[in-house]
Amino acid sequence: MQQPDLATALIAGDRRALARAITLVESTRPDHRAAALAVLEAAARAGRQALRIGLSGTPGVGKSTFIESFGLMLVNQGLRVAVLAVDPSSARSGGSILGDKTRMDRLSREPAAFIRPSPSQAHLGGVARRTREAISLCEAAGFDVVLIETVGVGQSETLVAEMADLFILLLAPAGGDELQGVKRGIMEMADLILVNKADGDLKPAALRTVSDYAGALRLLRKRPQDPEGFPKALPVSALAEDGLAQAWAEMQALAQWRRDRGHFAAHRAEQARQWFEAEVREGLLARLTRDPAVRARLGALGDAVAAGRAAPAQAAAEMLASLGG
Ligand SMILES: Nc1nc2c(ncn2[C@@H]2O[C@H](COP(=O)(O)OP(=O)(O)OP(=O)(O)O)[C@@H](O)[C@H]2O)c(=O)[nH]1
Repeated sequence: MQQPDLATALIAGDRRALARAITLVESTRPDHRAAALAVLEAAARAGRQALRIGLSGTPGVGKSTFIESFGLMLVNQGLRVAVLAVDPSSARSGGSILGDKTRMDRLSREPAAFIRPSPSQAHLGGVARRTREAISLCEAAGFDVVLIETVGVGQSETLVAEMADLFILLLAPAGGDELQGVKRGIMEMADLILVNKADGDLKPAALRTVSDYAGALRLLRKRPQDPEGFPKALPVSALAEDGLAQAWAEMQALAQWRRDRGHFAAHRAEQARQWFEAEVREGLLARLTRDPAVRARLGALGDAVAAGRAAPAQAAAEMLASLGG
């Protein structure tokens, strides 16, 4: 398919075209890059917007189950739902977490849903670029909600939170009364904490966990982009499909509040600026390291630093000076 046709099919909502366009933006081949930029440009011209929801949760909390139940609920409401995974570690395990097993089986069979595994790229920068681009392709393809999920290792949570309009933290019921080692920084990023598995025997523990987190969230400074009462903690059961409608109502209420006050658009504008700056930074670095002499010098200075023969700051200054900076 030629690029103009690919873009047209994508904007018409064709899921296969969307999958191909994402493959194109994931490619590192220079000729693919030019084609990818043309498709991204056409996608941006479509001027469509989805609600971008970042979702993080450690393995075992029930992310797949949640996304499936939540996604199906949205699909049943007539919405189109795309799911993108961000898993910077997938390169290490030799493939994507989503690829190895059948996850979200029911959701993946829905014509109004689109599920895309994480690309196997080792570094976070590559995953970040691809995910930003995939989000805008999903929007151009007319998806109403884009769920961006991450296992929350390393910096991937921050990365996802930075790309999303709303950031949701999915937790499991705690055994004791301790907060489950959730870092303060992560809690500060969350708009909604959902404690999953609030069903059967686990329900009392889940409700306790919710109130622990509700208490902890109240201690955080109120953010200007939040109405009274946010961020919130709520119980859900992905398995019993319980509490999902309420969680969705909260997400919509929060998004609407931010839209009405200009926070939503301001946040998107800031994200667009950061995206641009990240592209320039990465492009500059890539251009530099294409030069074999520069690469060699970078390697040599890196070795000197690693061996303790040079101080990092001094070596960096020397490197920049050699570039005329
Ligand atoms: N009781 C109960 N169990 C659940 C619920 N949601 C998920 N589980 C179970 O928790 C386990 C992990 O669920 P997954 O959905 O695979 O969760 P995950 O490990 O976060 O998923 P991935 O990292 O996406 O593979 C499974 O045995 C699920 O059946 C729930 O709402 N209630």
